[in-house]
Amino acid sequence: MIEFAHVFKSYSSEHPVLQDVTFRVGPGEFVFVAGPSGAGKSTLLKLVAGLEPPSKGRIEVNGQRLDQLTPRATPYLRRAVGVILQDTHLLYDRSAIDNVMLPLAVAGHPHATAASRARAALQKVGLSEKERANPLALSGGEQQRLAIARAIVNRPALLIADEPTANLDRETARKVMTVFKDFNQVGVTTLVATHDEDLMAEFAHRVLVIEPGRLRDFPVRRAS
Ligand SMILES: Nc1ncnc2c1ncn2[C@@H]1O[C@H](COP(=O)(O)OP(=O)(O)OP(=O)(O)O)[C@@H](O)[C@H]1O
Repeated sequence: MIEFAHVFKSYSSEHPVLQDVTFRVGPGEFVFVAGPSGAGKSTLLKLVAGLEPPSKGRIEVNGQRLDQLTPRATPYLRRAVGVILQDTHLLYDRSAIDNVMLPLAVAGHPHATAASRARAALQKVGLSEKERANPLALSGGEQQRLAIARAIVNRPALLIADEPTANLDRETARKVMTVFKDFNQVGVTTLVATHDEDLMAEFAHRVLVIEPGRLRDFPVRRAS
């Protein structure tokens, strides 16, 4: 599903952020990406999403070599990968359901189909009651769940999220993480960047730890 082979990433001529990173995530896995602040977690997720190019190395996502992606194939990759970035990029002049319908409108679905799929997505994240609400009227946890609904509405094979529980209290963070677990349990490969040790300890997981200069891979640990 995701394969990195000897990937390097620098933003400038300075020290590379990622150096010789090699790993593989198989279909249906749930993987945390951890590491200290500034280690390159967001960078790694952006490379997976095709939002940043690698400086060197090979990246394959959902059977596609990202460096060989043709303009025609790009929209298919975009739909196969649901992305939730640190800034959720919700549109605050639209309702919750309009936010979720947007990727479907972009993909050319008729309004009625988009509305019913958006409703199903809102239901999956527990926001059915809030479909007409403005995102600004939602709590932090609800906004995260809305961003998840928008990311999964195109039924992606892979879901990636950058610190989706930052700034949330413990109980809300657990609820948001449970939403990811639920999608993972129906087969969606899930990659979540976090530095929340408690959440990593609670949810069964494999952890990729990015440290300056290397990547450590901890296989699945069961929550005790
Ligand atoms: N667009 C950019 N241009 C230049 N440098 C960047 C850019 N994005 C990130 N960096 C630098 O790359 C390094 C890694 O940043 P990144 O955001 O990937 O780390 P992170 O592990 O996600 O950090 P945090 O946990 O604080 O979010 C940092 O030194 C950062 O300043």
